Order: sequence, then C-alpha cells, then structure tokens
Amino acid sequence: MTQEQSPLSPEMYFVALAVAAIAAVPGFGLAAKALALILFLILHANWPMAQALWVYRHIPTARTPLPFVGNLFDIFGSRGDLHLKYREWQKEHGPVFKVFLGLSPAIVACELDLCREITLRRAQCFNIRPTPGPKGQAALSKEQQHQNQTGIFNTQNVRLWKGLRSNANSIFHSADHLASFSPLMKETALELADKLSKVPEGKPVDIWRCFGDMTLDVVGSTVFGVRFRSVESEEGAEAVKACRTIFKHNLLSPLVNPYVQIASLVPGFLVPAVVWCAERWPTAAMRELKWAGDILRRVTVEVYDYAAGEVQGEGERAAEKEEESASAPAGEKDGKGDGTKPKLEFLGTSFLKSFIEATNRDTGDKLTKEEVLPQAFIFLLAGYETTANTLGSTIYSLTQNKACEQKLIDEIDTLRKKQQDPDDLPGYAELKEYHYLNGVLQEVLRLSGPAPLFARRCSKTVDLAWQGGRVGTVHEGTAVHIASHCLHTSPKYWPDPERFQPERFVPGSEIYDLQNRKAHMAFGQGPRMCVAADFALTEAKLALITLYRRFRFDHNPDHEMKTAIAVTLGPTNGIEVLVRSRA
Ligand code: HEM
Repeated sequence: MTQEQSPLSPEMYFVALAVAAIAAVPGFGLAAKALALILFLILHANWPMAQALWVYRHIPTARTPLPFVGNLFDIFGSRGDLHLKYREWQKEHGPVFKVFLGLSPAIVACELDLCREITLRRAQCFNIRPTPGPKGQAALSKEQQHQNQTGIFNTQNVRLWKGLRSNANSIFHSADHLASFSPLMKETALELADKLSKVPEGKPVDIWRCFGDMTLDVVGSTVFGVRFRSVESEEGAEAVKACRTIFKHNLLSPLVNPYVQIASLVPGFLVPAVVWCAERWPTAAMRELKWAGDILRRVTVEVYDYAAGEVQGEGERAAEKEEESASAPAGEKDGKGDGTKPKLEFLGTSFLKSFIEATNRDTGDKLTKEEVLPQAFIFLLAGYETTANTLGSTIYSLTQNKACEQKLIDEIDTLRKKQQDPDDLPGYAELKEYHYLNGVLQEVLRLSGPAPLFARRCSKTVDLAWQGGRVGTVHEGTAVHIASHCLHTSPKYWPDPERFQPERFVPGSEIYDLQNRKAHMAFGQGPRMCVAADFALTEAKLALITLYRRFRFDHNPDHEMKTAIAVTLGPTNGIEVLVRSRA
C-alpha cells in the first residue's frame, strides 16, 4: 500500500465521475445531493486511513483515529513526549500497535525480537525511512525536497544511500580516522574547560548550551575542516544559532508546516494551490526554518567550495581568497553587503574532502556537488544536538547520582596517574580502559538518549513474525516505528529499569550478566544504524574526562529540568548547573 496517491493518478477522473453520478441521481433535492457530495468527498479524502484500518485490522489501534488528522492530537497533546505515549500504549495494547500520523498508519514495535527482525533479519525490506508522500513533499521548499531526495538520512534511493553510506563507513569506522579526529576533539574540550574555569563560583551555567557550542566546533573541525569558534565567542557562531533554530521545532508536528498535511489530503489537482499558499503565507516556524536552512546551506557551500578547491590543488588560491575576504570591511565580505557571512577559519583537512574525492561505490559515478552538499548539511545537524544532549543529560544524571559521579572521578584520576604524561588527555586507544565512563554514557543513552525512537518504511511487502507473535503482512510504503525507549525501560531486559546504574555496562560487575544489552538501541540498529556512534562516544568521553579532571557539578536548585522531543529528545529550558572547581 503506498502512502499516498500520485497527483497524476486516475483519482481525479474517479472523483469527477462520482460527483457527476451524485448530481445525476433523480428524485433527490439539492440539499440531499450536496450532503451526499460532502460525505463522498470526506470518505474519499480519508480513504487511505479507512483502507489501512481494514488491512491492519488485526493490529490494535492506539486510539480511535479522527478523520483527516488520525492520532495527531493524541500524539501532539503529549507535548513532544511521544516515547512516553508509546510506553503507555504498549501497556494497554501489547508489543505491537498502530497509530495514524494524519492519514498514514505507522506500526509501532516495542518487542526486542520483533525490532531485531525489522532492523536486522528483514533489513532488506525496511531499508528506507518514512518521508511525506509526493503530494506532501510538494508543499516543502525546493531545498528541503532536494535534501529529502539526496541526503543520506532521508533518501528513498537505496542505491544512492548505499554509495553514500560506504563512503561514510570508510571514515567513521576507521580507527585511524577516529584517532586523527581526537586531537581536534581534545582541543575543543580544553577550550570549554577553560571557559568554565572563568565562571564565578555559584553562578549558574547552562551546560547544555556550552556543549552545543562544543559539539558544533567538533563537527566543524573534524567533518568540515573549519573552525566555527563557537566555544570562544560570546554570542556563538551564526551557525550555532541556525542549528538551535532548527532543533527548536518539532518537525513531526503538523503545526510547523500544516501545508504538508493539507497537500496530502486534497486531490492532486489542488496541490499547486496549496503550494502557492505555502509560499505566500508561511507559518512563523517555516520562516525561521528557512532562515536557518539558508545560513547552514551557505556555510556548507562555502566549505564545499574551499574543500573542492583543495582537492583540485587550488587550496592556496582558496585560502588567499578567504584571507582577502577576512580583511574586507564587515558587510562587504560576502559581496552581498549584508554582513551576515559566518567567519570561517579553514583547517585544511576534512572528512568532506574525502566525500568530494569519492565515487559512489555502488554506481561507480563520482559524487556531484548537488549530492555532496545535502550530506554536509545532515552531518552538521546530526553531529550537533545529539551529542550535546547526551553530554548535558550525563552531567545532569551525575548531579542526581553523586555516588556515580564520585566513581567516575575515581576512575578518571586513577587512569590519569597511569599515563606517561598526566597532563595530556588519553588517546583514542586508551579510552577503551575507561569502563565506568563508558557505562555512564551507555546508561544515560538508555534512559534519556536523544533518539528514543527511530523509524523505517517498508520497501518490499513482507510477512512479519517474531518469536512469540505475528504481525502479519506489512505492505510496501507502511511506516514502522522502533520504540527503543520502550525496550530501554522494560523490566524484561533491564532489572530495576528506572534506576541509574552504569554498572549494567561494566564487565565483571555484579549486575553485568543480568542485563540484555541487545535491547540497547540508542544509536539505532542494523545497516541504517548511526554511522558516527564511535565518533560521538569518543567526543563525549574526551569532553567528560576533561571536565571531571577539573570540576564537579551541582544542579542549580532554582532550575527545573524539563525535556521534550523536538527533532531529538532534549531539554526545553537548558540544563543549569553550578560549577565547583576540584582544585
Ligand atoms: C550521542 C550521539 C548520537 C546519537 C544517540 C545518534 C543516534 C542516531 C540514531 C538513533 C540514528 C538512526 C539509526 C537507525 O535508524 O537505525 C542515527 C542516524 C544517523 N546519525 Fe547519529 N547519533 C549521534 C551522533 C551522530 C553524529 C555525531 C553524527 C555525525 C557526525 C551522526 C550522523 C548520523 C547519520 C549520518 C545517520 C544516518 C545513517 C544512515 O541512514 O545510514 N550521528 N543516529
């Protein structure tokens, strides 16, 4: 079953025929015919939902869906806590149920073996992610459509994804590359520690914001070969502001861009009218997202042009150009006179360069600029908030579990003494000895990781079953949600699941063997799993070692910690802490 009908489908003719038939029925008044017509149009618009309710009738529906909107009110009534809603519905309906995101169904899986079936054993049938259908896509900006078509995260073109993914794997899964990234990560972590050391004792600091600046700097320097200098600058780079703007909005919410929902509902011939309205009267969120998208796209184009220049042996010329631009008076730097161009400092090496040099390993073709740019955009976004949220949640969790904070400090101090140069930070290989630190991060990711669920779209109709149950036939086009937070907090896999216990992940601890660590899916699972999991963990470990060597943290008693899912699960009002020097 496809998510939507194509705008060019014979649907239009069918509707016209039905309308003509209703109008021609003899013996009924105008009012009766108008009523019949309205009923017919409502039924027609909601046909995909009616069809899905029938086809998946054996799968319980979380809540009775409303016409047009499905369960969107149930879902967005939960203020972004979709993962908590799923937990509630799992208790009511069992390990599999369905919800309607508008007219389209999503099957929600909350059972470990079923999630492994979808993401591993049947990965060939679930190898893409859901995106709005063709009518909904039309209501997105041209840039967003291009991003969805060619970006590694959302592309529906499996061949393109395979090529992009194998290039990304060769960087992010190489110990040598990861080791080469760590000096830049260390440098940025040290800058953050220096910044914190200047904060007067007792003055609350939003540590989550600080981590946001840091992670953007790390992605900038490692992935793009650019220094954004967001940690050092007071205001933070413009790119940080743009990233924050994007992550502020719940992109799943129909309120952000209601035109996508409307375009999906109307017959194909009305879609251009909806697109026209979307361009004329964008919502405030659409305007903000456009501003942020334009900034980030400009950054990525600038970085691409520099890196491409280097690849072609024109690095010096590009650097000179950059120098000229840097010495030009503010407002003239980008030649547009608006003075808004981010001040970029190029480092010369970058992951982006290898993408520019690469060929699509599947097709053998060289990647074009149009194919590389969306990847740069995604890596910038993916590398920013996920790791910042994880680090922020770690500091917060340790302020609430002081015995764990002490154990972590003990491990950091003990391993520091073993180092040849105790002032240096551990290298990539030495990080493997930090078992407790690893346990802390895994436990934070289990309980409050930034991605408490992830999604797949069925690309090939399949009969789905798992040890102990059967979902039945899942049709092509249907979305499937892996409710990882349900797995992460189930007593079936984690004894005393709500308790913060890093020892669950520390080999040799008393509780290590009692956990089912296969049920830990904070980075997703299978071929579409996060490509940069090791990168993110290395960055987080170096930051935590740097900070806990010098400080302890207390939660500001006047600050209330609140979280919600926007793009990722994170704090809604920052994480305020008091920084205590250990000296
Ligand atoms: C703690 C930090 C992070 C977490 C928890 C995280 C989590 C995730 C999750 C859950 C997915 C979806 C996996 C799936 O569908 O099976 C994902 C995908 C992805 N992540 Fe991360 N991520 C993190 C950091 C990063 C960083 C730092 C980068 C890049 C520098 C990154 C780049 C990506 C990309 C490119 C994908 C799409 C992979 C594909 O579809 O082939 N992530 N991540």
